[in-house]
Amino acid sequence: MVLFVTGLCPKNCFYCPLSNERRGKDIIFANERPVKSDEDLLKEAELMDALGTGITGGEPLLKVERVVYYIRLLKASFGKSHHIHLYTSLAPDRWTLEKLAKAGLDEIRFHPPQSVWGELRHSPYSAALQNAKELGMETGIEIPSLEGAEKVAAFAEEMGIFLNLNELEFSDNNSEALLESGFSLESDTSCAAAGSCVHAENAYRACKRIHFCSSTYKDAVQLRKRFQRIAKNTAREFDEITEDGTLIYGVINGGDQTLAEEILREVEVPDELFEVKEGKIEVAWWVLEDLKDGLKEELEPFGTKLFIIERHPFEDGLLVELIPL
Ligand SMILES: C[S@@+](CC[C@H](N)C(=O)[O-])C[C@H]1O[C@@H](n2cnc3c(N)ncnc32)[C@H](O)[C@@H]1O
Ligand code: SF4
Repeated sequence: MVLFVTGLCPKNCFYCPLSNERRGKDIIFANERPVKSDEDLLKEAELMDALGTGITGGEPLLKVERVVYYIRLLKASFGKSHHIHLYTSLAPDRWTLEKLAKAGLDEIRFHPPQSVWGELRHSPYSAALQNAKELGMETGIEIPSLEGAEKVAAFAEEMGIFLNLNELEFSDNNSEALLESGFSLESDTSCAAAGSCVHAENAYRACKRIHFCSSTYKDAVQLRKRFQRIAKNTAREFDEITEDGTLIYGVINGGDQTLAEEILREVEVPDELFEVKEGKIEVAWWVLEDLKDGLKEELEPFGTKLFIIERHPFEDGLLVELIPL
């Protein structure tokens, strides 16, 4: 699960991907679900069978007490084996790190600004990394793959910590800044910035514990896994779950809905294969395919439309495809 603990952040990275809806706002989300109470958070974790949580932001450590509270809550609810990692762009003091470690934080990933990559040894990040290690947390650096990454790799090797490099990505909010900084898109079908992976290749030579997260991996694998877990727990009897974790079902939309329901009952479609909603009936796509000719004949004069849709596995999740019948 991704736990976004605040949109506040004192840094101003040119590549910051935060949306306007989140940036600068002190709001909390568990995945895409707004968190107003502990139940919201726990419900989301249960829904996706979360094995662990990544605490992110904004800058989570602007809200240290909140972070500590959530670490304790997650560990108390899901057990010690629920792995928790935290991102920070700050270099917290030992006292703060002690509080986090004591609460049960398993792993911390530091994100120093690009301006200090060449001199990490003499920066406050050096002491923070050392302290985090001594306190028994898995400790590493996570940064976008940009010029200077190879220097960070050499430093990580020296410190005996891991380094995660993320392929630089365009998002709605940073594209202007990335273009101004001379980056361009790798291709029409990817969000990756051209040339970012070259820096990772250079860094690979300098550090043994290095991991490169490509834009494709993040989109295709991480998101897909999350969707699959959510889909498994939320799909209705008649939703088909795809390999991508999206849901497919049929819709009888608008027109005379009373007549539509009557027809389904007349031809004895089992109750568990359809759901009557406001202004539409959602139904197993294979049932709709079977019945489409008869349904169209009876219902189209009243303005009813039949289609099959594929959508992300949430209430009103993003529409992936709509096939009119
Ligand atoms: C999105 S941030 C969230 C936590 C916190 N705001 C931070 O920046 O550390 C997590 C990681 O994403 C990476 N990141 C930020 N912007 C990126 C971008 N445009 N493309 C690829 N990775 C990015 C950074 O490496 C950072 O460590
Ligand atoms: S530290 Fe993270 S949230 Fe803050 S500006 Fe940089 S990328 Fe954005």
